Amino acid sequence: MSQPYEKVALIGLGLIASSMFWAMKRHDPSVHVTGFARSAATRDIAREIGLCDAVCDSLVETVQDADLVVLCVPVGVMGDVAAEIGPHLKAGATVSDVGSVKQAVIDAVAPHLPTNVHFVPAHPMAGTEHSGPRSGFAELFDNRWCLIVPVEGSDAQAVKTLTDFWISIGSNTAHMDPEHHDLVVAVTSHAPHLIAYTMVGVADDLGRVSDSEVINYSAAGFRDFTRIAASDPTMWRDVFLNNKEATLEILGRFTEELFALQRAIRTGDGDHLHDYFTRTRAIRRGIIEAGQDTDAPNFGRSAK
Ligand SMILES: NC(=O)c1ccc[n+]([C@@H]2O[C@H](COP(=O)([O-])OP(=O)(O)OC[C@H]3O[C@@H](n4cnc5c(N)ncnc54)[C@H](O)[C@@H]3O)[C@@H](O)[C@H]2O)c1
Ligand SMILES: O=C(O)C(=O)C[C@]1(C(=O)O)C=C[C@@H](O)C=C1
Repeated sequence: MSQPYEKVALIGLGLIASSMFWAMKRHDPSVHVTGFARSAATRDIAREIGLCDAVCDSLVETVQDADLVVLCVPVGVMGDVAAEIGPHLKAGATVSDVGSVKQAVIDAVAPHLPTNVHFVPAHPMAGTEHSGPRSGFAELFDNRWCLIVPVEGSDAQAVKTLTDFWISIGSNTAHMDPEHHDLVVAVTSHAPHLIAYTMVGVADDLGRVSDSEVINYSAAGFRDFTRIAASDPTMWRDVFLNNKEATLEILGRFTEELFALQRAIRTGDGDHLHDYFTRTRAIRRGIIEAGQDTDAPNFGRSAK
């Protein structure tokens, strides 16, 4: 499927922007993509590896002709970037973002955009623990969800065109309001990341188990935690500071359940543990039946 914008600007040339670039080119080489990153070193790497048709040295040059401008920077700097590009956007252009948090990004970005451009936030539910311009790949979004989060008064055609764009680069799409989005991802992404960071921190702190034992004897469970806990510190600092309320709500519930399980272990309440694990096993089976398990041998064959 050819993608619906002729000229796309990507701001912040890391994992998500570089994957978007390769995915766009895979599906429609005619699209013209400009790119900007804050550091000259990142821009040099982008030029060296052919990431973007033109890597620009200023934000203004990057965005001025674009039909779609996508903010692919950490959540905490989205507002600063929007303030810089706001006066230089083409009339009728769409501004979007890929931030992992939506309400805080909307609050930070929307005030800086002129009334003659459309703002349609989005969040691809796809990523890896890697970051930077070399980490992207064209298949990242294949069969993964991209959540489109229109703001109040979003133009219906602009929302549809951005939805078509994400479908054109491999995603499934769903629409959600910002508050609900932030709660859903607190459960499915943000709290799990914090738990992984904590567990790896605990292993690191535990003097009686050596680092080499942790490295050598990590079976699947802890290995997955270490992969997640290797994710970019700036990105995740910004996620937690900007999705405070929902993350704290989920962590509060998590702590209560953890205490109940701790108590069951201490008191030898095997029924509690067995019932709990039976319930959680059903969730995993639901994910597999829905075709959402990327580790499963048949992943990628689910219907769009
Ligand atoms: N990594 C994931 O798994 C994932 C998944 C979905 C969404 N996201 C979201 O996508 C966004 C980008 O994440 P990523 O994983 O691509 O990060 P990344 O670290 O790979 O890339 C971010 C890029 O932004 C640049 N940057 C930082 N501040 C800037 C500024 N002020 N102006 C211009 N460029 C700036 C950095 O130099 C870097 O090139 C974040 O908002 C993140 O929440 C990440
Ligand atoms: O696959 C991973 O490594 C990810 O952490 C990706 C992941 C997630 O938690 O699922 C991380 C942050 C996002 O905003 C979306 C996706």
